Amino acid sequence: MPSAAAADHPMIRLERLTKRYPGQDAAAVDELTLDVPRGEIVCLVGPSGCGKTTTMKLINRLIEPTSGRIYLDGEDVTEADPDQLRRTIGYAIQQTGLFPHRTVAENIATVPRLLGWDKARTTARVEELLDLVGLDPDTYRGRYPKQLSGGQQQRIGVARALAGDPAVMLMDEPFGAIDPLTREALQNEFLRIQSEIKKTIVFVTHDIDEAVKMGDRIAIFAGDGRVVQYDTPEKVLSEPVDDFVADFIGSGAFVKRLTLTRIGDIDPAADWPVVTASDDAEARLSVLAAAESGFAVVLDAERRPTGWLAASLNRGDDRLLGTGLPLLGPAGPDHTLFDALNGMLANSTDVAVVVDDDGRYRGTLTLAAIQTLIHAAPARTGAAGPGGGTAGRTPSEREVR
Ligand SMILES: Nc1ncnc2c1ncn2[C@@H]1O[C@H](COP(=O)(O)OP(=O)(O)OP(=O)(O)O)[C@@H](O)[C@H]1O
Repeated sequence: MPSAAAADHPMIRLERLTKRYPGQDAAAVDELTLDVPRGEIVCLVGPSGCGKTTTMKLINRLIEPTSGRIYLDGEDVTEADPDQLRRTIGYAIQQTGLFPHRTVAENIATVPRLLGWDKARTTARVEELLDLVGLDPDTYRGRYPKQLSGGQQQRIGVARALAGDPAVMLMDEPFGAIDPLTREALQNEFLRIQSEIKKTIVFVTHDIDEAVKMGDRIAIFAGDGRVVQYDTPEKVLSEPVDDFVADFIGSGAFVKRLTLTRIGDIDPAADWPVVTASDDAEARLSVLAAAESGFAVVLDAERRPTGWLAASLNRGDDRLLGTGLPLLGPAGPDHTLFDALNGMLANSTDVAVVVDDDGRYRGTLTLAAIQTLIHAAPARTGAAGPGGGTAGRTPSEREVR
């Protein structure tokens, strides 16, 4: 695939793509025009039967379009050899499609074999991918799919899709049909992996919450094979284009927006007084006397918060010295505003202590501050940042018919 002018074109471009299945009046996918920028995750979301899976199968040519064009990395692949094409596109599906009579290692090695990799390179790749998806190679490489849990099978499905190091990944409800906890763990793991590998990913889900979490952009399909809004999660949540999208988001758009902002991306207030491990009772009392909030955070010698002190403590109270009353779960950079708020509500407090990657004190976050932040444009972190071929491109309905 040409890459010299990589930044000039989207990684995937669908142009008036239409699929009409034989014997069906309505098109399953109707004149879909959609650009997927390099290195981003685009979520296709919509009700059952709206054409999400058909769109994926059109991209990797498991089915042929009735009309329209498909471009990959600027190249028209509408009529390219489907077998060759599929070796350059990873495909992970909910049912995993693992070969039951092949071991985990053999399953992951499917595409490397087709690509003619030698044994050493293939074995190294299998080990690397098992590590990447969090499964110990020694324990799992020789197992068969039925000897794995559902979540482990889905990890292997993702590893297999990544095996040939494709630039493009299609993921069709890859974390469906598993319990919510495992699902959340897999989502988080995958976002971590994506922040390293920066693939261009089309991700199908029927769950708007998953789309908001995973997507750099979201394409919302109506029931009729047409995309009604293609925007960032922030835009979709704050400015749904019509009643259909608003209904699809459902109630709680503001709560969902809390999940979009990571604590690492906000500036916590630094107006709470702090005392350090070496401060004596006198020093602590004078800090507390001046504390408007009535509290001070206690930091250890490394500036890690250990607890808090209330201004109501009397001189001579043993609790004045030492590490302070226990802090309830400081909020780290990877936590979201949602996590912080949830922690506050669970602990009946209206303030969370914010720390950096090393657990050092950065400041505090109050309920009132969250309220202000939720009305501001949320910062998007996550897997793929801006750039990477997206410069100057703002997704909008204009890109979508
Ligand atoms: N092989 C086929 N032959 C005929 N019609 C089909 C075929 N596959 C899908 N369809 C129809 O095309 C439409 C879109 O189906 P598709 O599987 O793409 O939807 P979807 O959005 O992925 O749905 P779900 O979320 O339920 O998986 C549906 O009306 C479906 O019945």
